Amino acid sequence: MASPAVSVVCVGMAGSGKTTFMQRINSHLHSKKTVPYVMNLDPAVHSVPFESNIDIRDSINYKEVMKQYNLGPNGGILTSLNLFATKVDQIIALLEKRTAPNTENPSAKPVEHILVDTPGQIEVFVWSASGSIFLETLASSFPTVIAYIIDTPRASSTSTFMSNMLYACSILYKTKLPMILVFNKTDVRDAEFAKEWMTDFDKFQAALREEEEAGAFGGEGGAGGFGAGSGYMGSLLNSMSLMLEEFYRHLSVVGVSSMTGDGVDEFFEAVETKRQEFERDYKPELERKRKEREEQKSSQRELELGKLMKDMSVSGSAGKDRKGPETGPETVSEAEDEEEDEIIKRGLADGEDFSDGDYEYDYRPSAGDDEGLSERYKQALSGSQSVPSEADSSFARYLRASNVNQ
Ligand SMILES: Nc1nc2c(ncn2[C@@H]2O[C@H](COP(=O)(O)OP(=O)(O)OP(=O)(O)O)[C@@H](O)[C@H]2O)c(=O)[nH]1
Repeated sequence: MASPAVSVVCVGMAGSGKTTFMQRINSHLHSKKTVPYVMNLDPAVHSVPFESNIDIRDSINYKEVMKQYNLGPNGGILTSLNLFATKVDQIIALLEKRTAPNTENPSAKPVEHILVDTPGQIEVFVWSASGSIFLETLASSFPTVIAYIIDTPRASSTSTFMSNMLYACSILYKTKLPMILVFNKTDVRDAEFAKEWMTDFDKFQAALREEEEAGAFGGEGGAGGFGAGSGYMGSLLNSMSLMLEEFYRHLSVVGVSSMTGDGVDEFFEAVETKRQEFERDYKPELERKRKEREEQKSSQRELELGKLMKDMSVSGSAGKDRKGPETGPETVSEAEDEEEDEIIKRGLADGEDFSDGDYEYDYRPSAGDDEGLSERYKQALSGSQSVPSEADSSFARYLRASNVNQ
């Protein structure tokens, strides 16, 4: 069986070169005759220099959203993404169709890569509910890899480098998906220094010392404002560097120039490595979590059923207590039961018609019927929850079911 398509989600700070990188990998795949499926999730982008199969801007007018909801630029992007998230189910269905082998034309190559461009305001995508829904749903259908694009020339001082690494670490932590660090713009600055800093702690320390001695610590070219002798920052950076060692081990790192195309082959090798890693390590974890959630739901259901049966005094002893006129309430539910009896009595006194006393006895079976009733409730509860497991992760299915977007 052909391996499933892999989705590559490009995230990066504004100006890091995400869109240019997307354009480069898109044309690279076209030149290899493996045409990708391309999505643009940035509602605020002016123009996209490549053809997108799905573009958020086709269905959501970002400027209109800002106006209608009286929002600023970031709120507008967030709300646009939220509105778009309601369509994620249809998108996944479309992707599944496009990546499946074409039965009518078996010689046609199915799509092997799904490329996703995201807004430059990383937090709006990575830390929003809609971003999580999108990534989780995508990852439940396809191996999914995050490509974190870094502006290499702007990450060449120890402190900007470290800030970037911490940001990448937080994205990894939040998305829980395999990640490739793409050091972009290598035509301007080679990424070797970054690879060294990530693998050799002494080299990072030496660079730190050098910056401190030159009074350049804290910014590119010494413009950062922390002079030499800011010992606190130096030791903080040292400790963070040690702490990040474990994080570095889980990453693939490539240097790329989106301008010249240098390093793009290495990038796709890294994608393949991460795809395998996803299948091996991440997928079982995703499935374990989904199962855990289902089990939690089912035990919660049992608990609710127990409470329900108790409240209705179906169990033998509770039933007896309920009938005992002399016994005072010992629990809240018993007190509620008594209150309920009072209401029924009052209702009767007011002349309401509970014909033939059916009202009381319809839901209160004899001890022998307890099991049957319990079973019926169980069925009713499980019937209401019988959503297919894969739908569990799909918030969109829920949204569609509740017609939020209709
Ligand atoms: N020299 C060089 N410049 C690059 C490279 N990649 C991107 N750029 C330039 O960097 C600037 C930003 O690139 P974009 O692709 O628009 O960056 P972005 O991350 O999509 O930016 P937002 O849309 O604001 O999020 C542009 O001027 C690009 O021409 C590269 O590999 N080398």
